[in-house]
Amino acid sequence: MRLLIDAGNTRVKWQLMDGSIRVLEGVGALDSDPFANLSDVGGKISRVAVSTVASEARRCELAEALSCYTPVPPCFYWSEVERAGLVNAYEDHEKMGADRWHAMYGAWTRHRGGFAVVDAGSAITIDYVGAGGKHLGGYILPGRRMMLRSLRNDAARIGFEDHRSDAGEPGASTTECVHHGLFWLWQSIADRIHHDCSAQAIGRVLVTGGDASGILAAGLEAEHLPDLVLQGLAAIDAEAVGRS
Ligand SMILES: Nc1ncnc2c1ncn2[C@@H]1O[C@H](COP(=O)(O)OP(=O)(O)OP(=O)(O)O)[C@@H](O)[C@H]1O
Ligand SMILES: CC(C)(CO)[C@@H](O)C(=O)NCCC(=O)O
Ligand SMILES: [K+]
Repeated sequence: MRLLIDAGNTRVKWQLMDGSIRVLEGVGALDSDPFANLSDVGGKISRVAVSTVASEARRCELAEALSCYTPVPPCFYWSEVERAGLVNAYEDHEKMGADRWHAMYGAWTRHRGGFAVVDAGSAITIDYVGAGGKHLGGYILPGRRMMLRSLRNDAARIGFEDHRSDAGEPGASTTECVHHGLFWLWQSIADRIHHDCSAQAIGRVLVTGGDASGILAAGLEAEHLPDLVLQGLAAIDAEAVGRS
């Protein structure tokens, strides 16, 4: 069986696959033993494929944590210049987060037309791909928790309660101003993505990441694929096996 891992800055998501069947899955912070559910099945793992954007120290910790469950060395996959007609816009492709490349490739294996990929994770990324597979570039923005954390930590008098709001009208308290402001920003992001897509004749938007439902609630018209990064990673790992 194949273990697929998407290690973000906040959480590690994994799926254990038997061919195309998902046998087990898990999510959690690296410090909280996210692989605990693998203890009974570790012996059946024959391949481990990883997409990570965490630090090099965290990457080593991940390999260490995995070694408690399987002796199979993990294969780390990174951003590429090109794959099967999908072409990276970055001059220095190694600088692009592996999750962005793997999400775009996951989208490319599903839709050979143009698309936008929105990953609302610790950071929000937006990437545009034209109909011929050319990556047109993208955006990196702070994610929900990052924005709230910076408001809380970097300003002395912005004290607010935790609560998720799907209201975007002007607020009448600090808590409302912060949470409505976040939703209003997401509405603007959704509008802007729709605008960019029509300007570039891109007909499809795919969304993934822990805050995908929030961006959808703010009006983004998109297909929600929570495991898009893992789908791209799975396709790339299968191609690597096919070649060896
Ligand atoms: N249980 C949870 N723990 C942490 N974040 C959560 C949780 N549920 C939803 N979220 C939201 O998901 C976002 C993090 O998304 P996700 O887990 O996809 O990030 P990630 O893959 O670790 O990040 P990245 O790939 O951007 O580094 C946070 O901004 C937060 O608002
Ligand atoms: C932007 C994030 C954090 C999103 O997970 C990740 O893709 C990353 O660390 N990227 C590196 C910078 C870049 O993609 O240009
Ligand atoms: K991610």
